[in-house]
Amino acid sequence: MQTLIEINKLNLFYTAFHALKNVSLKIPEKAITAFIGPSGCGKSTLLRTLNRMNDMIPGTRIEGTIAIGGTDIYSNEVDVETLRKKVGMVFQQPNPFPKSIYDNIAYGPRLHGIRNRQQLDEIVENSLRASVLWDEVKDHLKRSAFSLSGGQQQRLCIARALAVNPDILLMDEATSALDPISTLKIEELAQELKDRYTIVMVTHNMHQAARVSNQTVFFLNGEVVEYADTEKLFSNPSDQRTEDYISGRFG
Ligand SMILES: Nc1ncnc2c1ncn2[C@@H]1O[C@H](COP(=O)(O)OP(=O)(O)OP(=O)(O)O)[C@@H](O)[C@H]1O
Repeated sequence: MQTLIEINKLNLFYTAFHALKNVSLKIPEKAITAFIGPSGCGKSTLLRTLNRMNDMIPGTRIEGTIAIGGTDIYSNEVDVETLRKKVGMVFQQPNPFPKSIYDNIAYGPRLHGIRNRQQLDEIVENSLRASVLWDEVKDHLKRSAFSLSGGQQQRLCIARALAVNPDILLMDEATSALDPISTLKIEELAQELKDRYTIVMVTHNMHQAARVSNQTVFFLNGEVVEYADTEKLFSNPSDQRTEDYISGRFG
C-alpha cells in the first residue's frame, strides 16, 4: 500500500506539557487507520496535527515533520485553508451549521467560489449520495439541518466534508455520541468511503477499531506503542502493553 501521510519524529507541546513524543508513522492511502489508547494518550492531538487544527490552540508547539503526498504541511508555503479542504474532519458531536440541509453541503463549495446553481446541485446530490443520506433527505433539502436525527446529522457532516473533494477524512470519535444503529451506519459508510478516501479515525471503542480499520495504532502517554495491521494487533500483539490494553486490563 502506498503511503499518503508520513509523520516523522513528531513532538508536540502544549506550553510545557509534552503531549506527543517522537511519533513516527506511515499512514497508507485509501485505507482506514484507527488510533486507539486510553483517555489522554494523545490520539486527538495527533489527529488535529494532520490538518493543523492545533494551530488554533495557543501555546502549541511542534517539532518534527508531517508530509502529506510528499509535501511538508507545516512549511511556510502551505496554505492552511487549502490543506483543510484536502483534509476534512468530523467531530464527536455532529455540528451542522444552522442552515438548510442543502446550504450545509453547498457552504464549502460556495466559499471556494462555486456559484453555478446546477453545479452546486450536483455537488449536493453527489455528497449526500456518498454519505448514504440522499434517499432520506432528497425531498426536503430546504429543511433545517437540525430537523435531522443525530446519526443523520453526522452523515450530513461527512457529506459536508466530502463536498470540497478532500483526499483525507479525519474522524474524531465520530460515533461516540450516536446510538448503535447510527453507529453501524457510519461504520458501513466508512468502509464504503475508504475506496476513495484515506480515513484516519480516533476511537475509544476497541471493537470498532477491530471491525472497521485496516491498520491500528496503539498509543500510551503520547507515544506509539504498536502499529500493525488491525488483525495482527488484536490477535497477536507484539507488545505486552498492547496485550494488556486490548484484553481490558487497563484504560
Ligand atoms: N488544549 C490543550 N491544552 C493543554 N493540554 C491539552 C490540550 N488538549 C489536550 N491536552 C492534553 O494532552 C494530552 C492528550 O490529549 P488528547 O485529547 O490528545 O488525548 P486523547 O487520547 O484524544 O484522549 P481522549 O480519548 O480522552 O479524547 C492530555 O493529557 C490532555 O490533557
